[in-house]
Amino acid sequence: NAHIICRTRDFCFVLNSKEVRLKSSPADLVTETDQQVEKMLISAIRRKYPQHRFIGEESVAAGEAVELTDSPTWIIDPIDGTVNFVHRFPFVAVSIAFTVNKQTEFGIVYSCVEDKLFHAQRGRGAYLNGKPLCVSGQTDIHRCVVVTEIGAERDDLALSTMTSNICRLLRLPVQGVRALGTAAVDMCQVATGGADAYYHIGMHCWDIAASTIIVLEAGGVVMDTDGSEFDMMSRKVIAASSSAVANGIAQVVQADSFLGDFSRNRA
Ligand SMILES: Nc1ncnc2c1ncn2[C@@H]1O[C@H](CO)[C@@H](O)[C@H]1OP(=O)(O)O
Ligand SMILES: [Mg+2]
Ligand SMILES: [Mg+2]
Repeated sequence: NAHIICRTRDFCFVLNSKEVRLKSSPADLVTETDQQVEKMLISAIRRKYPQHRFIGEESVAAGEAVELTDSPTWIIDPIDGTVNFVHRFPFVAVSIAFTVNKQTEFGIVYSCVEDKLFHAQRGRGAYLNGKPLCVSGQTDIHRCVVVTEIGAERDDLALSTMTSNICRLLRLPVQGVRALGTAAVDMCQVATGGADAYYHIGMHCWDIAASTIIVLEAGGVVMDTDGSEFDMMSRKVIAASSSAVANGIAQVVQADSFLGDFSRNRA
């Protein structure tokens, strides 16, 4: 693990290329750096573990299938927050999770500009730059700061679902709604106690695989937006400081109108 963490830090210094292209929407961007970082990570890991499998955002964009099997698998988002990266908005992360038998063994989120390294190993706690993390423990939804993401979709259905979810939360009311532009770093805020909950509809497994184990090991709760068991391939997540808060968000947030699209685009 230490080896991988060191390599992740090294790779962050190459985040400088600015050639930008569009992917699925006018707000879904990719740079040469996304692709280079993913290639470097995969080739370095593959040298050491030639049998292991990979699910990487840019490999999938290039046509590879997204299939989580029981084999040891590295789930990689080389740059989480590419729009931030392109605009120099200072929240950008590398996210790496490792699964065996579909269970996450450890996760690493490196918030490059902040120089914050979050990591967690199953059963061994969550840490920020080596210091133990603990969720806020908040149980009252009305006293929560909730983090979410605006998403990359710009069609009417996606926009009305996203904005009405935020409105319903604000009407509860909650004390604040925030969006940093990187799902991985957003979710790590719950692990630090800086935010009480996070929800996201439309993200992929590579956005949240590492931060999920970081939240769980910090004492948090992770579930589907409909209140059912979390499935990292379902493209929906609630992470919270307590079950009470997670259930409170599940009662408010609606993903129904997206579900048809999700079954087509299932990661
Ligand atoms: N289609 C999509 N819908 C929702 N979130 C997405 C998305 N595609 C990417 N994201 C992720 O959501 C956050 C921005 O809203 C980022 O973490 C971004 O990851 P990325 O920067 O790796 O593409
Ligand atoms: Mg991402
Ligand atoms: Mg990315």
